[in-house]
Amino acid sequence: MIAVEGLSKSFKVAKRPPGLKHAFKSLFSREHTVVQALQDVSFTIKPGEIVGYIGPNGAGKSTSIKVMSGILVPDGGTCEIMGYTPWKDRKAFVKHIGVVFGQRSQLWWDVPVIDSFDLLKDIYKIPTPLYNSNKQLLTETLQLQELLHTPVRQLSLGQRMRCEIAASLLHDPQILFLDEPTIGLDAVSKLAVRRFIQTINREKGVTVILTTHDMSDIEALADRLLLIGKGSLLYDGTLQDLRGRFGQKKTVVADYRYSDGPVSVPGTKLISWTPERAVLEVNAAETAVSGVISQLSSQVELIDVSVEAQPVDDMIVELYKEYRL
Ligand SMILES: Nc1ncnc2c1ncn2[C@@H]1O[C@H](COP(=O)(O)OP(=O)(O)OP(=O)(O)O)[C@@H](O)[C@H]1O
Repeated sequence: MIAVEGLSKSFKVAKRPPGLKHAFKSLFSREHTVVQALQDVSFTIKPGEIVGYIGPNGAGKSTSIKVMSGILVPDGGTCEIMGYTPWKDRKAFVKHIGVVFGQRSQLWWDVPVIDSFDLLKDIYKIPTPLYNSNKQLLTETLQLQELLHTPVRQLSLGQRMRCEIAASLLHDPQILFLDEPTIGLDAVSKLAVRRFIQTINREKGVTVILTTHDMSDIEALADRLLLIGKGSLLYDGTLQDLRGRFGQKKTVVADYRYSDGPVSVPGTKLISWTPERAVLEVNAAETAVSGVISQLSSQVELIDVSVEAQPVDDMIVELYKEYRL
């Protein structure tokens, strides 16, 4: 569905030292530096996938989304989406995609949300029966009833985001690009947005490309991860693969009846100890967690034991470290 090959994009940025003298000088001569936002990025995405596009700040995620949605023209490489080159066949292409930029609004600021929806109906030439059924479905599932007649500028961030997502789907696109859709949302809104993304993917087969810094978005939604760093694609794999690579570290927390000395379990690292609690780190690839627990029970009278997997955030930090990002 999406085939990106050798994509590159650079930006020429004007350089100006601070101060009035330099401001005046820059009116006549400007120095520039070149920022290589994307270099030789290649990947393919199949219909119905949910792909998490991740990377640190300034890695090139938004630039990729802008190229794939036809907003930016790359310097080199190719991008074919459903047979279109986004920046060339823009008018025909946009009918097949929906785009949400979490940090920017595509709705008209001063008019009620419903007026923006009606304008989008005209822009995308959505047939009336399809528009009405999609509007009804989106209003119900995203709980927009109370918001439709409010001007966008009066909405909270979470309310606006639900309206933005609805607006991007009114024309029934097969691909949805989401650039940080949960940024700044409270826990309830985040869950609602995630649930909705899952629903349209499952029920309508919408392919989703999602950029986010929130790893619980990735954990909840993405089948596959693409990691981009300093403009290059560095990793392409599933969260499962990543767990295989980094997620073997487990934390064992043991609560026990008062014990004088610290526990000592071979193959583990004792993170902390008190007479009633020990926290140990285990590499599950080398030491069986069940063996650790039986060792513990032979040394102390256990009351409770919990085993925690390494959080996804920690694995991503390890991945960033590995690539020196
Ligand atoms: N319009 C522009 N003009 C100049 N430089 C730009 C422009 N847009 C992006 N850049 C630069 O390109 C690089 C990639 O930016 P991009 O916005 O794609 O990163 P990102 O991965 O989305 O980052 P973040 O997570 O912070 O949103 C950055 O160094 C950025 O400063």
